[in-house]
Amino acid sequence: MSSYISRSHILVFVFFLILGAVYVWLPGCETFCQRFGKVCNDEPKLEPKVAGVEKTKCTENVEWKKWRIQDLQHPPGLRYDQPSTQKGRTDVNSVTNWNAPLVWEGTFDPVVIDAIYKKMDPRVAVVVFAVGKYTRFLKAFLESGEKFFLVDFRVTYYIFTDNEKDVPSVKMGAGRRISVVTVPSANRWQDVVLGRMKWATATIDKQIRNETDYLFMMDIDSVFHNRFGAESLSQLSAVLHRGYYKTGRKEFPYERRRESTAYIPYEEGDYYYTAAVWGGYLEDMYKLVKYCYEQSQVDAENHIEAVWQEESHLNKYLLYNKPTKVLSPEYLWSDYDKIPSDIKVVRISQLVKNYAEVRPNGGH
Ligand SMILES: CC(=O)N[C@H]1[C@@H](OP(=O)(O)OP(=O)(O)OC[C@H]2O[C@@H](n3ccc(=O)[nH]c3=O)[C@H](O)[C@@H]2O)O[C@H](CO)[C@H](O)[C@@H]1O
Ligand SMILES: [Mn+2]
Repeated sequence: MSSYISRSHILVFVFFLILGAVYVWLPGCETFCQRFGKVCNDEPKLEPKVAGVEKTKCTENVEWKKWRIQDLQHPPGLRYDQPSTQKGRTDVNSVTNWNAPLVWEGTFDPVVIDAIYKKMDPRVAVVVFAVGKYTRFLKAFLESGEKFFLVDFRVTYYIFTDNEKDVPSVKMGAGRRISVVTVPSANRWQDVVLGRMKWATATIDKQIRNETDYLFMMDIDSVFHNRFGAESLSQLSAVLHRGYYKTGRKEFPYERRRESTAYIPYEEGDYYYTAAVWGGYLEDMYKLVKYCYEQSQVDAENHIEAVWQEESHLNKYLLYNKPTKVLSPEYLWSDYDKIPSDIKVVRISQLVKNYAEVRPNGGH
C-alpha cells in the first residue's frame, strides 16, 4: 500500500514538474520574463563594447506594468480646440490606402497628442552613428534635439562612435541622457551605413532592450528646427523621402536587380521611405533592423550590395509589412532643397555637406 501511494505521488509530482517546465520554457525567455514583470537579455552574437555599462541578465522592468503602449487616454479637463469632421488639410492626403495616418502639420493637435503620450511616459531611444569625421555633426544634432525632439519625454541618445573623446558634452533636459557605444572605424562609408544595422541589433540585445519602449534610428548629419513630437510615435513609423513623395512608383530608387534580396519590381510600391529617420516600438524596430542586417548579409554572400544599402532593405520590408504611421517629409527635409508650399514646417533637416571630404572613401 505504502509503495503504491508513494509511486503515484511520484508520478503526479513528475507530471506537474514536466507541465511546469513546458509552460515556463516553451514560449521562450522573453515571454517568461514579461509574464513576471521582467525583461531578458538574450546572449548577443555580436559584441560591441558598451561604454560604462554592466551586462545584466534579467532585470526588473516595472514600466511594463505601469502603462499599456496602445492606450489612447488623456486626463479629464484638458482644454483644446474641437476637432472638425469638415475642415483639415485639403492640399495633401493625410491617410494611406491601408488606413494609417499620414502625418502633416495641421493633421494633429499637439495639446491632445502630448497629453495622451505623456500619460504613458514612454522611454525613447535615439540610435545615431558618428563614425570618423561624422562626430562633427553631434553637437548641433544634440543641442537642437534638446530644443525640439520629444521635449519633456524621457529620451536616451545612443551614440555609436569610434571616437569617444569627440562626443561633446551637451546640456540635457530632465530625464534625458547620452549613452556612448564604441564601434570600430571603417574604410568605406557603405560599411558604416550598413554596419549600423549590425551594431544596432547587437546593442539592442545587449543593452537597449532593457532601457526603452520606443526606438528611433536617425542620421547624424541633421538639425532639428521645429517640434518633432509624440505625433511621430506608433508601432512602426516611416518618413516619406523628400525626393520622391510626388513621383510615380517606377521612379522610386528601389533595388531593381533580381540578384539582391531588396529587389522590388517596377509594378509594385507604395512610397519611397528614407532610412535617415524611422522609429517604432522597440521590438518592431528590432525585427526590422535585424531584417536589414540579415538581408544585407545574404546579399554580401552573393557579392551584391543593395543600391541604397539599408534603405533598400527597409523599403522592401515596408512594402510588404505596412507601417502604422507614415510621416510627411516635414520629418526629414534637406538644406539642399527649396521648401515647397505643402511643407508648412521643417522639423528636421539634413545639412549640406562635402561628401568627398567627410566620408572615408569620398563621394557618393
Ligand atoms: C536622407 C537619406 O535618405 N539618407 C540616407 C542616405 O544618406 P546620406 O547620403 O545622407 O548618407 P550619410 O553620409 O549621412 O550616411 C548615413 C549616416 O551614417 C553615419 N556615417 C556615415 C558615414 C561615415 O563615415 N560615418 C558615419 O557615422 C552617419 O550617422 C550618417 O548620417 O543614404 C544612406 C545610404 O547610402 C542612408 O540610407 C541614409 O539614411
Ligand atoms: Mn545623412
